[in-house]
Amino acid sequence: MSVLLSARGLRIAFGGLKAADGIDLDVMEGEFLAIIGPNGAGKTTFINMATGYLKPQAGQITYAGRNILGMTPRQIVRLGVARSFQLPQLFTEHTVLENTALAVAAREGVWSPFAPLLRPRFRREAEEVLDRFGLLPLAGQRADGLNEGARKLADIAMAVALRPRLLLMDEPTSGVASADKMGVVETLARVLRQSGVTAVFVEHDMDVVARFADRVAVWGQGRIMALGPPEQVLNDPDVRRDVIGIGPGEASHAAA
Ligand SMILES: Nc1ncnc2c1ncn2[C@@H]1O[C@H](COP(=O)(O)OP(=O)(O)OP(=O)(O)O)[C@@H](O)[C@H]1O
Repeated sequence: MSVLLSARGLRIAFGGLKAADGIDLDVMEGEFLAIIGPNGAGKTTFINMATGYLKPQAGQITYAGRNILGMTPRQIVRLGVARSFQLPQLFTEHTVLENTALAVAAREGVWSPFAPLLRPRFRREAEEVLDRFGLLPLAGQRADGLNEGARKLADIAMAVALRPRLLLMDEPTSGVASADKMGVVETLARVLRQSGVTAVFVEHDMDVVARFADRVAVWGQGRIMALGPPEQVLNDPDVRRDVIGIGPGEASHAAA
């Protein structure tokens, strides 16, 4: 496996708060890498730096061997890096199909809010993407009428419509009813694996992490405290005590 995204010595502070204090991390092509850690540890900040929304005060980020520091979010998307947000960024008054068609059109360099809906080819491709996510029955629904699980999937479907090679997802299951969580993640994992997309996801649900991550990176105070396969990291006594909030020997949701 080759390195797809590589961060070296990333630093950023907000006032006295060090959100990244020397982050070194390689994301390998084809893997699903989970980022876990306490609130405010700097997980979203890492995604923001890797996608051009924030510029680190020091360090390097390369994608497919190319320096992407200083590039705009749109330039980075064009290289094949997409993201989804903790709060889905859908156009709430548009239908699911219209939202997805807008993403297809944006990939083709068409940014008008109306043109995508007039072009059958954008519409057809949007339907095909929604079908892969099992969202075709909801294609005609307005985005603000969706439940949280469907809203998250629709948001990720928009990101996939950009045909990324790397997708960074900020808490893909937050706000999703616990009964729906595994279904949502199973769907998105299936689509991403079928499309050969490498994925990085910030996640607080350890059952989801244990089931879907190939590797887990543990963030703590702007640094990576642990990195490895879930069965190793989620059973590490320090990680269990400091991040998962349970001591060794207690009943847990960590990987067996
Ligand atoms: N643009 C910004 N300006 C000022 N402070 C910021 C900014 N972005 C992040 N922070 C602060 O940096 C710290 C790390 O934030 P970040 O959102 O990366 O944490 P996180 O690990 O994703 O947390 P959570 O799990 O709660 O989402 C927080 O204290 C946050 O308030």
